[in-house]
Amino acid sequence: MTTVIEATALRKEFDVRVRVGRLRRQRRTVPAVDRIDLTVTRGEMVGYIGPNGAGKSTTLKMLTGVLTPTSGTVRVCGLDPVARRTRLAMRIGVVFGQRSQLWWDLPLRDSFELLRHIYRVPAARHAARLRRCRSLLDLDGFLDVPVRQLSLGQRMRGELTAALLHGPEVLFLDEPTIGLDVVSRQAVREFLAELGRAGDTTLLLTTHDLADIERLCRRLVVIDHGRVVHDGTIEALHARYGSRRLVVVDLDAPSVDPPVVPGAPLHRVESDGRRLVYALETATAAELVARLSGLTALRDLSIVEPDIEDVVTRLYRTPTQLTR
Ligand SMILES: Nc1ncnc2c1ncn2[C@@H]1O[C@H](COP(=O)(O)OP(=O)(O)OP(=O)(O)O)[C@@H](O)[C@H]1O
Repeated sequence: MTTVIEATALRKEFDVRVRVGRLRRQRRTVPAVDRIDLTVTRGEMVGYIGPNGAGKSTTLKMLTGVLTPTSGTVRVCGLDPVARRTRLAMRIGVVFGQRSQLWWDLPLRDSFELLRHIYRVPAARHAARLRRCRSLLDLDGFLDVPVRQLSLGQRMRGELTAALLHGPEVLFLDEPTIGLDVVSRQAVREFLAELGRAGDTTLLLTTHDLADIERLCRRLVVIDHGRVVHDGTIEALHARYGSRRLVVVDLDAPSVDPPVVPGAPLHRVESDGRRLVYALETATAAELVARLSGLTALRDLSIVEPDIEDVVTRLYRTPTQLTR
């Protein structure tokens, strides 16, 4: 298997000024990425997730040559991303949700044409790739609209196309579905899934939408405070951290003070207290229901199988306890 991304003890520090006392500010060095090891082979689809400020974007910036690492080594397609940034640009595609690679005042179609010249893509190959993106991402309705007039979802579909027209081996996507409506999000997901099925593009994807990950990635890398806290399949994540089934209980009357059930912590309260969701840890569903029905009138109940959101939320909240 060909290694496409290889990072060893990758670290990035930032100098920040922090407030001490009421008026004074002090310079402090904080590690945004703290000795990350990451190896990705050709064709892998990797979800790279973590809470706000975990270091995801900083990692992606180092992998794409935007930021110089403080220490450690990194190779993408065998190249040092900073030293060989231009050369690497021909082999990777990048979409950073906040930044655009399109020409704001030009119609989308013209941006694609300019990119063809910049990347020196043969006309026939460019046309074939564009045709595929047009159909899979449904671009035809807005190809002639200036980029600044596009909706976020339309622009993101344009960005993805722009990142793919030169046929990159690796795709780095930072929050590609953020803020998109259901239809656009679905189009982007379907498109990436199709890319994954073809098997020759490697994908590193950061997202806060775990449904993206479940749909697209077999492998999940979770970082927190700049460190990798999980690297493996989604199934391994469930197995390692103990997935919990949830019991959703609907009550006749709202509960102001939800009953405490040993072995089944209250997960959340919905519908102004009319719906309680408990997580089964050591208690069984039967025990939970027996206990609740002795305390309050139940209208309905259902059991929800473990979901990745629950595991990841707990992982973010207490990484050290969970990894112990
Ligand atoms: N240019 C910078 N100067 C100083 N600190 C920075 C800089 N860029 C990032 N940081 C800090 O580094 C840490 C990691 O930031 P990063 O943007 O990589 O996180 P993230 O995981 O992408 O977060 P989010 O999910 O919110 O986008 C944060 O504490 C952030 O404040």
